[in-house]
Amino acid sequence: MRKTLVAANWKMNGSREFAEAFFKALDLQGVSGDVAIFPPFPYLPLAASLLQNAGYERTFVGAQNVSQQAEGALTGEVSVSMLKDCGAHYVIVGHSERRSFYAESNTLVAQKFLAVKESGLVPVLCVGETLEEREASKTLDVIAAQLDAVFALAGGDCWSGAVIAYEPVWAIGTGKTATPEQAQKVHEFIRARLGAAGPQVQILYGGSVKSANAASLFEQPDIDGALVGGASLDAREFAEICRAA
Ligand SMILES: O=C[C@H](O)COP(=O)(O)O
Repeated sequence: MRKTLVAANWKMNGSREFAEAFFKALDLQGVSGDVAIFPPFPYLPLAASLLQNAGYERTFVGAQNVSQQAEGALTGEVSVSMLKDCGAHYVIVGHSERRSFYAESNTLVAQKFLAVKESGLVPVLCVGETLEEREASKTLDVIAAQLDAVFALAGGDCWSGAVIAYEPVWAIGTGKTATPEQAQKVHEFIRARLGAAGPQVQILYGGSVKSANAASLFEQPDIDGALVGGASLDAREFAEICRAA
């Protein structure tokens, strides 16, 4: 049986003061699955240390992005080894905000995925369609292309030990969640596409998840947790979502 994972993606929000208050308020009693917090880069070491001090088992920090390169003259970039140094366990690659605002292509996302995998950290690969693509009945084609680009580069056993997050772009930060049935249909498709590793891979749903809708999403057989944006900035609300998993 797969463990659940609920992940907090703070995006470009927070401060030192926010992080300290968040971890002080975060009560994970009664949570049985894995939990991960993805703060902005500068707060990773602080988050790692505050989480360690809290003493919960199976709690991790992760980064929201990474360079596909190992080192060099790449102003503003951050490598996987730096993330490891800072205590990261997971790294998000291919979030739709990176794909759309920073023009990250399927190929670049695949290179980042491979860099994370080779470093021993765990990639959280985000996939998902825009509203236009959904309305044109292209959802599954878009997701297949996003997955296939990674497989084409990383090949072989690339999915084992990785996490996938299905995030319909039209549901991110909009308050419009995919229905549990809509999400399940895509998760089932993704799992089948992962081949032999599929049954073991955690597939998260992301897009306006909150405590009020988390349980109905988590009841679906192929939804193994959530990648939470806005609602993860409230420690109590986030802990409620974790408890629902
Ligand atoms: O990474 C998280 C997703 O983009 C979802 O964000 P949201 O919960 O604010 O819709």
